[in-house]
Amino acid sequence: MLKMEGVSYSYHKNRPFITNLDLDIEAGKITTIAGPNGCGKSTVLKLASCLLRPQTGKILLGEKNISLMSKKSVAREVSVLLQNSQIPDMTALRAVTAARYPYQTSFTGYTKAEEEMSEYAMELTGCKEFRHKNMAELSGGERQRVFLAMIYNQDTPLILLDEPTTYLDIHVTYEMMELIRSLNKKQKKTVVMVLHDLNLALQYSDSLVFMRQGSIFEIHKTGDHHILESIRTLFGVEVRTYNDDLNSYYCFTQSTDTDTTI
Ligand SMILES: Nc1ncnc2c1ncn2[C@@H]1O[C@H](COP(=O)(O)OP(=O)(O)OP(=O)(O)O)[C@@H](O)[C@H]1O
Repeated sequence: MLKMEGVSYSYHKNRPFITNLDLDIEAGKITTIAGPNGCGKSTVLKLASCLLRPQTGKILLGEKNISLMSKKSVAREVSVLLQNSQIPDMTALRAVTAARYPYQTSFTGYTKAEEEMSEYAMELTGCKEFRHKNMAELSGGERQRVFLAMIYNQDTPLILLDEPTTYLDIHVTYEMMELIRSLNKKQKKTVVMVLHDLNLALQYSDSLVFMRQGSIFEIHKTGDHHILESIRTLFGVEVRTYNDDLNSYYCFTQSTDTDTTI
């Protein structure tokens, strides 16, 4: 579905950050990228959505090289929710409706049907009640739900989500994770997320890509027992597992090797 082949990217001249990265994202699955702060997770999502261009290597969507596609055709294939997204100066409903722009041939205003689709997307993400408020007036969690409605409305086969549960309370967090799961299961969307909450990652993903310092550290299916060892090594934490009839839960605590005496 999404393939990165020998991709390199650096923010600063002569200081390579991502070097020769290969990544193959399986279609129809939920993949989570995890890793310590600053290891390059958001950079990978920005490269995958063409917001950054690789300096070497190529990124393929199916057979197509993403760097050679027009902005609009990329937007028909990939939607992306970033951390610290720009806040559009418009109402929430207008912002969600504007997410349909990749499908417009000439701008003649949005149709009634498009507005109805937007209202439906806002209902699903629980933000319909503030649809007439300006985006700048919303709380962090309200705005995040509008951003998720925009992603829903853009209706692309590949969805990239950078920390989708930021600002969300625990109830809405699980609602949004269930919505993401249902987009994947029922509408066959391929989802790539960045999550810091490893319990959520393990609960909702098919596989985890662990990154370290601009490289892929390890890739695991979520059922793989070695995954906990990777978490211990990569993050320097202890992991304990608790099971009930349905799920396994993980408790992360500070590693006994770490000295944090102040
Ligand atoms: N626009 C930029 N200009 C210069 N350096 C940048 C820029 N964006 C990111 N970086 C640097 O690139 C590295 C990777 O950043 P990135 O945001 O991809 O990490 P991340 O793994 O998503 O981090 P976090 O978990 O903290 O969100 C960091 O060291 C960061 O400081």
